[in-house]
Amino acid sequence: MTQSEAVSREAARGQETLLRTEGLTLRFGGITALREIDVEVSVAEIVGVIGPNGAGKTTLFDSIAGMIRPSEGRIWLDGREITRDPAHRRARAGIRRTFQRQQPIGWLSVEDNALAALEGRGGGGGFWADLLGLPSRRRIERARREQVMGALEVCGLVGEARRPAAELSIGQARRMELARAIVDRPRLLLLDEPTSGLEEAEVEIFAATIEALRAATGCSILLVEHDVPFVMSASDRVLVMQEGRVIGSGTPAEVAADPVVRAAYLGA
Ligand SMILES: Nc1ncnc2c1ncn2[C@@H]1O[C@H](COP(=O)(O)OP(=O)(O)OP(=O)(O)O)[C@@H](O)[C@H]1O
Repeated sequence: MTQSEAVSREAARGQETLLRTEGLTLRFGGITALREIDVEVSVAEIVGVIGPNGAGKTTLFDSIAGMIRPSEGRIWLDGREITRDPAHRRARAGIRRTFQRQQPIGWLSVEDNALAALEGRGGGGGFWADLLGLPSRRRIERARREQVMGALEVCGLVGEARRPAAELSIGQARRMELARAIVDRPRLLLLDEPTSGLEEAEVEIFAATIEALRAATGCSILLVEHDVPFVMSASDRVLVMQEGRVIGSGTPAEVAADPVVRAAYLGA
């Protein structure tokens, strides 16, 4: 990234809206999991979502990623309405999500695990190019390897590239999952409890990694987490959910001082 790109990204941050939801409501039979949720995420912004169990955080993610359709409300990505788009079309538009439970391919190297995440995009040149190892195929292969190494670099895993994924520590494995999610440069990344089960030192590394990711790519990040100190330190803005509603939002300092949030969630 050049300095002028970094400057313009900084200027865009907090101004240009990437994701917007309006009146998002979702019912599962008699349960209302989301109630009129209005969310905005700017370009290169990190937004944390916290709230007690059952607050609707995962349901919010699922409806943004397109896994479930909202009962009411609308969603826009970069000004284009995506409310009715299926998950694969939203993925193509640049939305990626990680899951609480991950499934790396243990016997493949870290590099190949990340490469496998790109496979769905096709090798280029089609079957015959693959079979004959045509120059076009080899060029594309090289470009993809470079893309993978870029993702591993952001995630601090270049030194582990050749190791089987099964040998990684839990913190490294979590960052490999992140590398798989960012390898084709998403615009909006939805991270579902990325630090659960990690030790404090690994949580700090993970926080530094997503900061590096945002700085290097301008990616926006929406983050669901139970680890409140991590969310408070990693996020530009925090949304607090309870019973399907957003009951508070603002900078981490504003949220921490909000009496409604303190009474409802932070236990103060
Ligand atoms: N597929 C479903 N069918 C019926 N009810 C559901 C379904 N998914 C979620 N719910 C309900 O919707 C509400 C919100 O659940 P959700 O999983 O989004 O909460 P959460 O904030 O992510 O909780 P947690 O922190 O425990 O993951 C809960 O009452 C839950 O029981």
